[in-house]
Amino acid sequence: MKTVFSYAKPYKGLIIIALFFMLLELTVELFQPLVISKIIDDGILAGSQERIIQYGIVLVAMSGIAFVAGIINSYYAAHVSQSFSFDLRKAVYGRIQSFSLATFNKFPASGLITRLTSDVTMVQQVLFMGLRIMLRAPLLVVGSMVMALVVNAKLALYLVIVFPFLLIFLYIMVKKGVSHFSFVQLRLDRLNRMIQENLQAVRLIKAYLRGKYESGRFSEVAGSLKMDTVKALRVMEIILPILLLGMNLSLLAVIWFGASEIRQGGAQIGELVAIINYAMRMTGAFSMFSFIIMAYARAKASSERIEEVLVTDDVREKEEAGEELAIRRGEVVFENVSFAYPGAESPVLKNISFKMKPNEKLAIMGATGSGKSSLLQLIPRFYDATEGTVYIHGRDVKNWSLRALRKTIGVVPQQSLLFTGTISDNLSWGKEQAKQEELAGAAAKAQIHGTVERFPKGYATRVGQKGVNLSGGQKQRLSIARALVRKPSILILDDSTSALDVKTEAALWQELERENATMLVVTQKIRTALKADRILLMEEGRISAYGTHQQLMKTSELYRQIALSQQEEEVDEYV
Ligand SMILES: Nc1ncnc2c1ncn2[C@@H]1O[C@H](COP(=O)(O)OP(=O)(O)OP(=O)(O)O)[C@@H](O)[C@H]1O
Repeated sequence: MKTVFSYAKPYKGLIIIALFFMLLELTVELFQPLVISKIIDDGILAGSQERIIQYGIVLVAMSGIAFVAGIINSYYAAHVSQSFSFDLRKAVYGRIQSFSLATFNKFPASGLITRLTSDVTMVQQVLFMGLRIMLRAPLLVVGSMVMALVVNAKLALYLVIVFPFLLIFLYIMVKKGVSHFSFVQLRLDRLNRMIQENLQAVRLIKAYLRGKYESGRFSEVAGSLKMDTVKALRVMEIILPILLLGMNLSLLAVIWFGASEIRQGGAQIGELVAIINYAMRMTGAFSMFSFIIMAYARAKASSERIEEVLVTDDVREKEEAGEELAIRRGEVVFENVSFAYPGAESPVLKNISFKMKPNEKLAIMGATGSGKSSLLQLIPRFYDATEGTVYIHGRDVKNWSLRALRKTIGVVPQQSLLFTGTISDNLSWGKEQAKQEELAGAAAKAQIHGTVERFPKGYATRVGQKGVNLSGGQKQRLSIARALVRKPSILILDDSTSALDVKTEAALWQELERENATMLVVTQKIRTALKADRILLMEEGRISAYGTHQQLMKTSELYRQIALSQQEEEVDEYV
């Protein structure tokens, strides 16, 4: 919990103010029974009207002070806890953004969402309670006990006796609570993961008529969350009755022995009333304990999960400022590169070597799963090669700061991802200060400008979640335009033109050929590969062939087969 609560440090001053007013409220509250006992003993029983009025005024003034102190304490507790949760959430989010893909893969997205939302809220609530009642409750118990001892030590002893037993009981319950609630948060992760998956696959679920099946699965996962939460709450539910039983038994003892003490002259009625009053306050504070323990147990489990993200051992990105002056030459060189995904046993890339000059266009072909996307991921350093070296702009890729490196690279992934917002927002996503003409220019190159202009709202058209209101081909072209806006010196297209018709693709290629950028293009089509300077054919993680179309037709049996099969397909299309 230490790392998490270190985010409360900037609010030390405000925390002290909140605690001061909490202590003030508490002190006043502790003296109230004493004043009441004085009203009874020195006022009512002694028949002094004057004393009754004097102590009455003191009592009213004390209530006023407690009221104001309580409000000020609440104000600061709310302010501090909200600011703390804002900072913590920002820190966790920032940390997630800096994760390498390898670390990112270790945490399921749903788990990260739960950490950012419900886990942070849980910790924030506990800080609020900490400043409001968490400290106050134990202090009220201890303070009431001390005051009871001051009023009449003999009678107060009956309250003190139960104390150690209740403490041991509370300790055991906290331990149990923490382990139960960690489990509940895991269940919540699972539920979030499922909801996320289902919402993403909503079309598929409808097409395959799996709605009922998925609802059943949802009920099962939500049901196990309910069962585990009930189990955890059941542990917590026995705390209050047991605490109250202990306190009420000792209260009974106080009244029983108090009555005989009064008869024998060892105590006054007012003293007994005061001690009963303190006992009631202790009981009230104890009843808060079950609530506090539950919140603490949940917050402890939550803070451990948040800390997992904050302290994850990950390669920190180099962000040194000098690297901004990166030379954008555009060379891409792979030298004996092998790569295995973290945790995987066998490499998916084996001994890859090739050299690309600035502005060269390379088509990468190969069967599905042959390692094309994996190879491309090493260029912007989404992953690092396990063996060998990747050189970009003439320097080992590991020696560039990620920021400088990625600024020079445009990536269009296999799945075109757009964000909610306007088309302009999406296009300027990689270069916020881009002017409208730049956006339109890039869109024109990507063969989408005309389409956008025909939308009633043009570039101000809103894109639905993940681009639901756009066709597959439109999304692909917008993703390409987004990459072009950045004027990258290296452009990576991972099968990003698959949804385009022949004419549009040809026009796009004409534009891309003119681009001042080194290009790596994954494609399945010989027609597209023919436009490149060279072709790299992958087979099971190795380079099977590398050269121009003419060279490959002569040297690679596999390439010849692909070329022939596609020629036949094209002829078939027109028969
Ligand atoms: N994140 C990952 N973790 C572990 N293994 C992975 C991961 N991504 C891909 N792989 C594995 O790496 C191998 C190569 O995958 P890759 O995506 O590079 O192939 P590809 O040639 O691009 O395929 P496709 O044409 O289908 O996109 C596959 O066997 C795949 O199972």
